[in-house]
Amino acid sequence: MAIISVQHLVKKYGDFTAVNDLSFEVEEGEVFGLLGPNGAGKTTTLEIIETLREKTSGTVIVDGKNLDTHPNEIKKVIGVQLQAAGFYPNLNLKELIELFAGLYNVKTDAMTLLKSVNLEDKAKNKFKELSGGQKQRFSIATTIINKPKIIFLDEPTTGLDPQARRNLWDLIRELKASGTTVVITTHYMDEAEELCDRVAIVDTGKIISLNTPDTLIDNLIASGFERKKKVKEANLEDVFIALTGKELREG
Ligand SMILES: Nc1ncnc2c1ncn2[C@@H]1O[C@H](COP(=O)(O)OP(=O)(O)OP(=O)(O)O)[C@@H](O)[C@H]1O
Repeated sequence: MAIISVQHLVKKYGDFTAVNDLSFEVEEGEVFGLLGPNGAGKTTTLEIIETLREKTSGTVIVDGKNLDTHPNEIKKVIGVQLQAAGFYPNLNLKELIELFAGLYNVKTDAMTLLKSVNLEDKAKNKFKELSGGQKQRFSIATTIINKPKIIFLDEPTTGLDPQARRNLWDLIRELKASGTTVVITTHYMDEAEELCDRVAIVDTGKIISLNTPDTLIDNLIASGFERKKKVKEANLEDVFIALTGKELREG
């Protein structure tokens, strides 16, 4: 069953059309990827679904609720990554989680939540004292405070080292295993291949292809595509991980 349905979505900024008649559905429980070059319209699309940006036209239904008539109902079932600016500088991680839980009006065990993102040792630290990977993990923790049905992750692993990236992949897989639907944008194709059940490839505000990563690759090969260079059984990232291990470095 589709938990998100986007039909004929259009977003114009003045004369410029950033999202151009976009339609897609996200199935309940899947990890759905929006892939595309810079400026393709991914963040704009996500933020419209998240009720954070006005659309120009089109229909968006989330968990059976229409964005035009029930935006507040939609807010209750989604988890959105907060920007660093939302993290009060004088509070530590545990206090921040308790604050957000209070704002959502839900009860949460802050330490259990911090443990689920490997940050229990940093409970007394401030957000600004965290490394890049830790900041990303904390920001994902804030998206799950209200136990949402759907979480939206906009480029969650940008700027992370391979260890921290893999650690975040595990976290996203755990969220999926617990039944959460995940919508993710990324510029890393290996990440999309690894995590996403289906991906939509977006270019200049339009979806140019939508399918499972496997099917997209098979279709390309069936069209006669051949790599210029034979691919080796491992890549440089495998070398890096084999040499430096899987342990997180930012302890
Ligand atoms: N507030 C705004 N006013 C005017 N134009 C905007 C605004 N926000 C985004 N745009 C434009 O809309 C287009 C789509 O932007 P968007 O941020 O959605 O792209 P994106 O696919 O998320 O890109 P990236 O991969 O670089 O994050 C871009 O050309 C951008 O310059």
